[in-house]
Amino acid sequence: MTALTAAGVRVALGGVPVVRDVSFSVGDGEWLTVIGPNGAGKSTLLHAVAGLLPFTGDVRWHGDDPAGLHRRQRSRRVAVVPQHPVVPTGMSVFDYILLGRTPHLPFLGRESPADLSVVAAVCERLDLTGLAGRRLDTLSGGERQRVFLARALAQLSGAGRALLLLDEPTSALDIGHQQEVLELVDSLRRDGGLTVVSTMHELSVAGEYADRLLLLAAGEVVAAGPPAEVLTVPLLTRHYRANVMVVDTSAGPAVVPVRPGR
Ligand SMILES: Nc1ncnc2c1ncn2[C@@H]1O[C@H](COP(=O)(O)OP(=O)(O)OP(=O)(O)O)[C@@H](O)[C@H]1O
Repeated sequence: MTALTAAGVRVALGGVPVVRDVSFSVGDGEWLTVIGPNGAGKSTLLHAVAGLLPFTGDVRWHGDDPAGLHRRQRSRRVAVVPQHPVVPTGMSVFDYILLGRTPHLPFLGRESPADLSVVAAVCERLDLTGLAGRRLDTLSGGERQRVFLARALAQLSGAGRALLLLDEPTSALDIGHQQEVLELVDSLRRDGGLTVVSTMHELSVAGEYADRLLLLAAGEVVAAGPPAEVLTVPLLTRHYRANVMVVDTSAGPAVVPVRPGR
């Protein structure tokens, strides 16, 4: 089954077209990563398909029009980790992650022991147990980024088929935590009914984890397909204006920046 379909999606911000007629689909359990240079429209596209921005065109989540779903239903089916979430001052890490359980609580009800267990388990998996009592606004950038993902995973835990939309989820993480987070997301989508759409600037890593890449430039899809078809010198040179070489490795194509003239 198709988990996400976008057909002819257009978004204008401040009267300027930012996403232009973008169409793609993502299969159940698939991982699609949107790449492209700064300002290409990646975050805007992600927010539009999440139903967080007005757009024209058609978006379906497992065949349903999100506009026809109640807010709680939407939050049980799609979680978004934005690039720069608003950080509430004074809130503990545990309480912030617990907010992810809100769509699962009965009307005017409190969190159950099961909700608290979900949060504890997510903290454990993301190496956050030792930070659970800390105030969120005292964490480092990378620690916070893991907390934002943890909240999204708590939100989708037990939700069945769900979409996880990640905007630059590992931009602040060291290489060890980057691997830990991406492996966790990968394992959840392999055995947890999760479908993943992310944006990413680290092209080799993007290609290693995604089944398919969508290359966006100036709001339009200019290439789409398996990493080996998109991470090519001609496409990257043209759309990033970068001097690169692409090396075939056992982990897939590795994109290496090369100083011009060398
Ligand atoms: N409110 C706004 N009004 C006008 N233009 C906007 C507004 N918000 C974003 N833009 C523009 O829309 C374009 C796409 O922005 P977006 O954040 O989607 O790009 P991106 O591909 O995610 O970039 P990056 O890789 O730098 O994060 C940019 O040129 C940006 O300046």
